Parts: sequence; C-alpha cells; structure tokens
Amino acid sequence: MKKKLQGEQGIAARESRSRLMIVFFTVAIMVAIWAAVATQIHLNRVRQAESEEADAVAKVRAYEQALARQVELFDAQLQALQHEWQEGPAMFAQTVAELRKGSLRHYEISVAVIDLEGRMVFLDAPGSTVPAKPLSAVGRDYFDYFIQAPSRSNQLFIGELVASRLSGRMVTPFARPLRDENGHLSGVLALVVYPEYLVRLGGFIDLEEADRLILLDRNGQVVTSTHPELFAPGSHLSGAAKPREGQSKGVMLVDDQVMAWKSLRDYPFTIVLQASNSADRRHSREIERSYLLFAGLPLLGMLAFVALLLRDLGQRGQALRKLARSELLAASVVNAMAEGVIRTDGAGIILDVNAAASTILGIEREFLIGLSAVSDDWLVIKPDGGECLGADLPASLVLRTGKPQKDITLGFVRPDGSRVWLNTSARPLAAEVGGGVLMSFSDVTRVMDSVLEASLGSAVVQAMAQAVVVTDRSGCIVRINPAFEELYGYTRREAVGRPAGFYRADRHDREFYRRMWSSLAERGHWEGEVWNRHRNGVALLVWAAISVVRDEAGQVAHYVALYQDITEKKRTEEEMWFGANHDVLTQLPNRRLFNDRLDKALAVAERGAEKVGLLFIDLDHFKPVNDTYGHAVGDGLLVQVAGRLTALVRGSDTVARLAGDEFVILLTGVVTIDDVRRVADGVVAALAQPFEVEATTLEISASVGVVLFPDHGHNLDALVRAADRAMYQAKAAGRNRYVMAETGS
Ligand SMILES: Nc1nc2c(ncn2[C@@H]2O[C@H](COP(=O)(O)OP(=O)(O)OP(=O)(O)O)[C@@H](O)[C@H]2O)c(=O)[nH]1
Repeated sequence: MKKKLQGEQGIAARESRSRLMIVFFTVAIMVAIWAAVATQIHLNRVRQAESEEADAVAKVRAYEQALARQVELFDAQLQALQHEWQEGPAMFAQTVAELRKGSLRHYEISVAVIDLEGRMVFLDAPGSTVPAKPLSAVGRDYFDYFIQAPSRSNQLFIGELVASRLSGRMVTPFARPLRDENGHLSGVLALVVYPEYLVRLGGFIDLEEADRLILLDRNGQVVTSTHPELFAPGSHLSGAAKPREGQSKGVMLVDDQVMAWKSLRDYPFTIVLQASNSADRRHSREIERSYLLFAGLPLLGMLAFVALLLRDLGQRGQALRKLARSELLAASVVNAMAEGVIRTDGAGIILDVNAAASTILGIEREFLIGLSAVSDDWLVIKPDGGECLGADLPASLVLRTGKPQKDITLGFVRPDGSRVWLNTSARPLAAEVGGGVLMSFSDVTRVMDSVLEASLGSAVVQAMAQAVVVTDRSGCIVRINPAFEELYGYTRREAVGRPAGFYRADRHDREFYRRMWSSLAERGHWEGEVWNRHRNGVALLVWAAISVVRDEAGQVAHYVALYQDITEKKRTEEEMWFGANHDVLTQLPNRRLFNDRLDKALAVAERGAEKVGLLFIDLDHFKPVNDTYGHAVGDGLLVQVAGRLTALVRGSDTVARLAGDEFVILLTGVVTIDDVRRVADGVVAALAQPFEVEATTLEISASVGVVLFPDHGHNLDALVRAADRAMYQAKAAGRNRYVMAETGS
C-alpha cells in the first residue's frame, strides 16, 4: 500500500515538476522578451528626447542670431537717425522717408522724437499723424530711462511692450538719446516696432507649423509669438511651461513636450521654443507599436501553447496515475506470490523476477536481472540425473516453438551448491506487452527427494552400520542414513540438498581430489583414507569407499559413498609402528628403522651422484657411569646424548640408537667427504662437553667410526662392518675421536 502511494506521489510530483518547469520557462521567456522590448522602447524614447532637445536648442540658437541681427539693424537705423536729427527736422524727415523705402521697407514701424518735456515733436507713423493734443512720453520707460539720468551714455534702450496710444496695438520701443552740439541731452529718439515682425524672423529658422516660438521681455511678459491666440502679447507664460528662474538658458520636457529657452546676452529678450514633435512622435509610437506587436504576438502564441501543454500534461498525468496504480497492483500481487515468476525478453534475457523466484533460486534479484534464462551456464538436471542444457530449458522451448510449456520438473543447482527441485511452466507473452517469456515455478524438492529416496532401496541403506551418503549426478546429497548423522553430527534435513563433501576437513590438496574424481570416472570406484570434519569441528579420519551408480543407459545417476571412522584404529596402528621402530628410552629410531632408512638412502644414492655418510658412535667408558651413579643416571645421560646428536644434524638425516651406548648417524645428500668430517668433528666435540644429569656433572667422550657410500662399501652390511671397524680403531687410538674407514676395506 505504501509503495503504491509512493508510486502515485511520484507521478504527481513529476507532473507538477513538469508544470512548474513549463510555467517557469514561459515566464522567463516572457520576461526576457518584455525586458528587451521595454529596454528598446526606453532607449528609443531617450534617443528621441535627446534629438528633440538638440533640435529645439539648435532652433533657439538660430533664432537668437536672427533676432540679434534684427536688433542690430534697428539700432543701426537709430544711430543713423540720431545723427540726422542734428541736421534739422527737414533733413531728418527726409532720411526717415528714405529709410522707409530702404532698409526698413519690410517693417511696420514708427519713428518718434520726444523733447525733454516729453512732448512728441516728430512722428512718422504710417496711417497716423501727430495728434492735435500732443502726447506725452513721460512715464514711458524708454523716455524716463534717459531723462532720469541725462548723462547716460549713448546706448540703445529697448522698452517694455506697451500699448500704442496712436494705434492701440502693442509695440516695442527701441530708443537712443538725442544730444545738442554741446553734448547735452535734447530729447529721445524712438523706433517703435510692432513686435510680430520680430517673430517673422522665425521663418528663417525652419520652424514647423506647430512649433511655438515666444519672445519674452525682461519682465517675462510675452512680447510676441508665432501663436498669438495662445500667447497674447503682454500675457505671462503659465504653469511649468516657462523658463526656469535664474537660468539664462535651458531645455526640458514639459508634458512630454520639449521646451528650450535662452535669454539674449545683450538685449532684454528671452526666446522660448515649445517644439512640436508630433511627426517624430508619431513615427516612434509606430515603432513602439511594432515592437509591442513583435513581443505580444509570440507571447500570445506561447501562452496558448503552454495552456494546451498543461492541459495535455494533466490528462497524461491522470492516465499515468491510473496505469501506475494498476501496474503497482499487478506487481504487488506477483511479488506476494509463493511461486517464483521470471519475465524475459524475446532473447531470453531476464527483465524482472519476483521475491519468491529470488528466494527459490538462491540468487539476488539484482543479480538475476540481465542474465540469460536460456544459457548453458545454469547447472540444471533432469529427474533422471541427466544434465539439462540451455536449449532444453523451458524458456528456450517457448521461444523456439512459441508454445506454452507446462509442469516440467528440473533440479536447479544454486550458487552455494545446494540443489532445489522445481516444477516449471512457461508461456509466451503477447507482442503488445513487449513479447518474451513468462516463467513460473514452485519448489517441489521435498516431494522429489522422497520419490528419489523411495527408489534407492532405503531400507537397506537405513539399516547399514556404515555411514552412507547418496548424491545425484551433480554431487548434491539426496539422502544420508542414521550412521552418517551419527558420524558427522548433521541431521538429514541439514545435509540433504547440499554438495557432498561439505564436511571436508580441508587437509587434502586439489591433486588428492582430482585423483579421486578421475578414479571414479575411469573405474567407477575410489577408496581411501579421507580427513573429514564432524559438525563440532573435530577432524575425523575415515575410510571412504565411493561408487558410481549408473542408469540403464550407462549414464551416471548417483554417487554412493560409505564412510568408516578409522581415527582410533589409525592412532593405534601408528603407536604400534612407532614402538616397533623406536627406542623406548631416547625415542630415537631403533636399528630396525635405521636399517630401513639406510636401505632407502642407498637406493636413492645409487640413482644419483650423491653419497651417504654413516657415523658409528660408541660412548667411551659408559659402564663406569652406570656402576658409579646407577642405571637411572646412565639412562639420563643416554637421553641427553641423543638430544645433542639430533641437534647436530638436519631433519632429513637420521640419528638412531642401535644398542646400549651405541648410536649411529645416517647422513643423506652428502657431496664430499668433508661434509661428513664436519659432522664427525661436531659429534666428538659435542659429546666431550660435560653433561648435567640429576645434579651430577658427567664427563665422557665418544669414539666414532666414519664410512661413506659408495667409497667404503656398496651395501648395508659392508658399510656397517666398515664403520664398526673404524669405530674400534678410534677406541684403540685412544678414544674421543673419529676414524675414517679405509678405502677398499
Ligand atoms: N644405564 C644403562 N646402561 C646400559 C643400557 N644398555 C646397556 N647398558 C650398559 O652399557 C654398558 C656398555 O659397556 P661397554 O660399551 O661394554 O663398556 P664401556 O664402559 O663403554 O667401555 P668402552 O666401550 O670400551 O669404552 C654396559 O655396562 C651395559 O650394562 C641401558 O639401556 N641403560
């Protein structure tokens, strides 16, 4: 149940992960597109604003230059008229008339001369005459400017916009002082200009229809503008759309419209341009729209696609959950079955196994998957003991014939060597589910064993006193008898099904078992001593007699082994043999064993180039030891002598006690006579050393006769005689020495 939930949760989690990923990537792409578009639009707007500002500033500058030139022109006329006034009124009037036809012909202007009282003494205004009641200029700024400070230098003064008393129109006076011959102020000369002429200059600077050019005077009052309906002369600019106070020039955006302004340095005018940028704006709005379209269309497409994808995913998820639920259900049923189930692909490769299959076969599920179910590597036997090859396995039969196979009994040998009997069925799987084979099998070992047991004359076996074990042809135990249980300590249940020999003591090498098996194969029988081990760990030496049992066809069907415990018997035999061949007192080999070994050594030496050395040793004056200290001390001395002699030679040499105080050393593998001399020197020296026996210090010595085979004799008797002789020669020569036998003796 838990697994099932986990499966569904897994699908749900995967599904919501997929949804999240899709939404995440869609949002990311949308954000990226919109960011790119917004950046582009912003950059466009910035660029446009910059270009609009630059444009406005350039127009203002151009107009500034035109205006300055215009003012300079007016001033030049004023200066000319200033000069003419001194020539008399008639001359002055004539000059004015000439100017009107000449450089001032394009302008609607008036020329007035005002005396020191403020009376207008000369006026030349088209369509106007000097009024009967003379007008007073007192209070007009251009008059007051010079009158209040008569010494003011000869400079141009531009008055503020004022309503003409003659025409009622707004005018701008340009004035200069008039002086008499003495240089005293005699009046003021005014050139009164209808200021709309000043903005006509805008025509020179490429103004656009909607560009608003406004000229302000020093008080911020509108002097004139290209759009008098919006900016009436004498009015003030309202709101934010006016130059920043204290700044003589600047450019800024007001209500998404560029406004540039500049105050003239030399004249009391400020130029304001409210630029029309509608054409550019329209164009850039179109570009922006195309950007938005570019970003918006794919976006809409993407949103639609994502919506479809999510819907599809939801449906798929539902279907998958349903499928997973049914698959989980099926899988848990299969896994809970007591029968082993294996599924393979069309080539017999194992794709899936259930828990029971793994348990029955004794192989981990992970290990089984990927193996071939039709391989020759499986150790499978038929009920008759014959081997079942890969091509005869049920999966192979199904794959070859396409037909189901039912109730095939086979013995399967597990990796641990034990054998299990299986009742197997297999059937082909439909191509829609991927093809392959579905195998199922159950463990029928108990039934099969009892069948086999019954067929093996169990009564006789059971009754036998000897331990009996019967195996199938693969070497797996199919039955044991009570004597076996007693001998090895394993119950029938523990032993049956395991490989025979699982109770080995591992005291024999591979070669031993190889010889056993080849004997069984060649002669159908083997017997001999084998070290096995009881369940409690104690090693047992048994006499094993193993026979092959063949079926009617002559094929190996079973092996039968009989075991007899010979551990005790062997021990007794060994003890008896030891007693017969060794000296009881010193435990050294006795004459019998010595003769035996000498015989063998001579036989070996005869075949090779090596020699055999013999040292006959007789203790000197041993009898007095016995006589003086007693037999026990004599015995103790003999034991110590045996020890010293044994310590002098290699393990392959033999030290034997022949009788009484007579010892012999048999040296094999001798190459030169010097090898023997070295040992003889050692013997004499070792036995001349004092002995400590039962708190008694004894000093004796030995006489040694030395012979060499083949130098001093070709057989045992000749050698022994020669050695004996040599030994007596040593005694005769004064004892405590060795004498080498004479050659040819
Ligand atoms: N303690 C003891 N003495 C033994 C044993 N077998 C023999 N003997 C004694 O060993 C002595 C052998 O003496 P001999 O070799 O004849 O005389 P010896 O005193 O050694 O004189 P030389 O050989 O001429 O130097 C005898 O007295 C035996 O009784 C034994 O097993 N134990």
